[in-house]
Amino acid sequence: MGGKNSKPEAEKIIDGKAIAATIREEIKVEVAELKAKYGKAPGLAVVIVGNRPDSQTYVRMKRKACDEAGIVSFHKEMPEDCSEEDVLQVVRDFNADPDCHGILVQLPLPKHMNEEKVLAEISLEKDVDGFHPLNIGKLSMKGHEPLFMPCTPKGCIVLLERSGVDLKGKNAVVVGRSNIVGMPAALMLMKKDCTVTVVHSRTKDPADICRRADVIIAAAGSAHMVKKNWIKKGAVIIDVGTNSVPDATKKSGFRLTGDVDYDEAIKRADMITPVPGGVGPMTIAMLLSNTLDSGRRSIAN
Ligand SMILES: NC(=O)C1=CN([C@@H]2O[C@H](COP(=O)(O)OP(=O)(O)OC[C@H]3O[C@@H](n4cnc5c(N)ncnc54)[C@H](OP(=O)(O)O)[C@@H]3O)[C@@H](O)[C@H]2O)C=CC1
Ligand SMILES: Nc1nc(=O)c2c([nH]1)NC[C@@H]1CN(c3ccc(C(=O)N[C@@H](CCC(=O)O)C(=O)O)cc3)C=[N+]21
Repeated sequence: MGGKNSKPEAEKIIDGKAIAATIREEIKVEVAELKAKYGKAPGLAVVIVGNRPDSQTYVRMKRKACDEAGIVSFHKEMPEDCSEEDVLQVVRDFNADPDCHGILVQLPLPKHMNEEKVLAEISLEKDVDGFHPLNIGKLSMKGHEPLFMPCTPKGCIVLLERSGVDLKGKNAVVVGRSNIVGMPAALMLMKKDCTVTVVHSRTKDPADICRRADVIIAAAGSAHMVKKNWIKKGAVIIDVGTNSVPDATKKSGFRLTGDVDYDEAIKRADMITPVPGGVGPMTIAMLLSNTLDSGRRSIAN
């Protein structure tokens, strides 16, 4: 239970699963409208190399989400030992396919491949992951808008907005500076008029910096590193971390947990996302949203 001035814990939870479901319904309606008007639905190609179980799970979830929204999905599974050139050729083929409006190459790729090179091959107009250097570059420049924003950090921003959080002038701290989450999250918060500090593995006193935050986006990939005493009373916490930790009560022997010590943090925070059921489902909803935008740009023109 929260303290005297704190709202009940149940009211503090940002239900990412529910917000993502609402967005997926909205997308479904728009896809149907596009199809009715132009006779064509948006299409997403997902390329998966190798058979990592976690990648297989994410790719399965993406396909199911596409089916439910009426988005056509193309699936290309490639063996772990295929060559980088094989993957590049698959990307080129999807680049040239007029029925495909988005291309996602599931990361990580096998070690013998250069991820940057493969991602850079994806046509800018089909970069629904938002990882292309030009899309990231535009995200960082005033007066420029990228064609696509990376799905996970965009999902974090949409969660904040749909939860009624006013970001203007707020102190935001992002824990992590990766190309796919932390860095773009910081750029997006800056675009929303936050004052942004980025914490990484060389940061001297991350606890002290986090304690000044009105908003924290935690994306370090380190289970429960953000502790209760890192959190200012009334702060809003978005937990991106998906860490697999041993749990004897689960059939698999593992459970997913975030970068934030959720049970303690919820006592101090004003709002917080759970793991699972927070940012993860939003990542998929934003992928569908980017694919719809891309399809609309191509089909309606
Ligand atoms: N829910 C979702 O949809 C998604 C969830 N994720 C999850 O988000 C987390 C982050 O992913 P990703 O960005 O790809 O991870 P990376 O490993 O690429 O980046 C982690 C970042 O966190 C920093 N970091 C690591 N440990 C610490 C620490 N102890 N203190 C401060 N900073 C630290 C690193 O610093 P440095 O740069 O100095 O190395 C790095 O910048 C993971 O748990 C991942 O599973 C990722 C993508 C999607
Ligand atoms: N090119 C590329 N684009 C990505 O967007 C990408 C990627 N590669 N590689 C891996 C990461 C990870 N990722 C997630 C997607 C959904 C959930 C998700 O829906 N998680 C559920 C739980 C899922 C479960 O129970 O296993 C949740 O948090 O509630 C999580 C993580 C996308 N990624």
